[in-house]
Amino acid sequence: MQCIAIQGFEGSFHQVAAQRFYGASTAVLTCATFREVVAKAQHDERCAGALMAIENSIAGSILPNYNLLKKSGLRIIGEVYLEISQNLLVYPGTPLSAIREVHSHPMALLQCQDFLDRHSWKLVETEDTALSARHIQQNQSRHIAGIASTLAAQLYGLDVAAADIQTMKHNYTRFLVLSRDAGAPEAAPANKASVYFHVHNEKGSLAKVLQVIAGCGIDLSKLQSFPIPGSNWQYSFHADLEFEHRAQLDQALKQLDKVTTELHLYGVYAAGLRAGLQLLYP
Ligand SMILES: O=C(O)C(=O)C[C@]1(C(=O)O)C=C[C@@H](O)C=C1
Repeated sequence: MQCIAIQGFEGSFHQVAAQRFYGASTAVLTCATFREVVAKAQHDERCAGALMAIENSIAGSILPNYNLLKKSGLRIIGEVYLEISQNLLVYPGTPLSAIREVHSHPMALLQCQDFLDRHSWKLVETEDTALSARHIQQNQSRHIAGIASTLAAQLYGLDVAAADIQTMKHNYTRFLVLSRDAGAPEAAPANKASVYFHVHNEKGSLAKVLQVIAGCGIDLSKLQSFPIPGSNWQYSFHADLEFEHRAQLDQALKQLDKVTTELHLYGVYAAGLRAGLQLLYP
């Protein structure tokens, strides 16, 4: 049976995102690290694809994942914006005063920084939110709390000691859907593309790229720069482009080829629904 590689275990946010994209009965192949997710998606015949978190509206970009994507040769075939509610979970009956340590995925800890700053708990980074919850249940730990979803609380029989503890009420993580299948048809209707490019470090070189994008009527929804290792502070860029008609993208790619020194198209796909994010900027 084909499955989808995800970072995290039963009850993780990656599992919820995979089910949102592929359907509730989707089988997942759980991986401890993002590196493993990419390796499974590349080489494991059982995997039809993979989900990988790429950015969060509070904690920001997951920069190492851009690098993994670049090296992987995988295609982006879709994306999911998932609303994330973080909760402080404890072994049943444990009072807050008993907590000494809080365990969770580093991105989850970052999302709850303001709440955690009000306490003097030791913060411990783990592979995954759900795994932290499972650990507390298995060890019946009363001095350790976890940060995870209410789904994880139910799955592992834990109490929610504090609900919705992320720094801002509206908290979204964006997941990329990845595939190794170079021949897979593009999503229809596709209205988003992701590219990677280099420009020479000289006056106006990035401005030319931006002019092409704007000139084709494309919305640049994300631009991320990265130092190129060993290049004496040259930078490469990742851009997400949103358009109405495929012809706009084709025209832009043709022109971008002339104003960049390297250009790679990661994929053309349907933009994920992110209605909730607009509430942040009414
Ligand atoms: O730990 C999990 O549950 C995950 O799925 C990982 C992850 C992440 O990588 O950002 C997913 C969504 C949340 O932003 C917190 C953690």
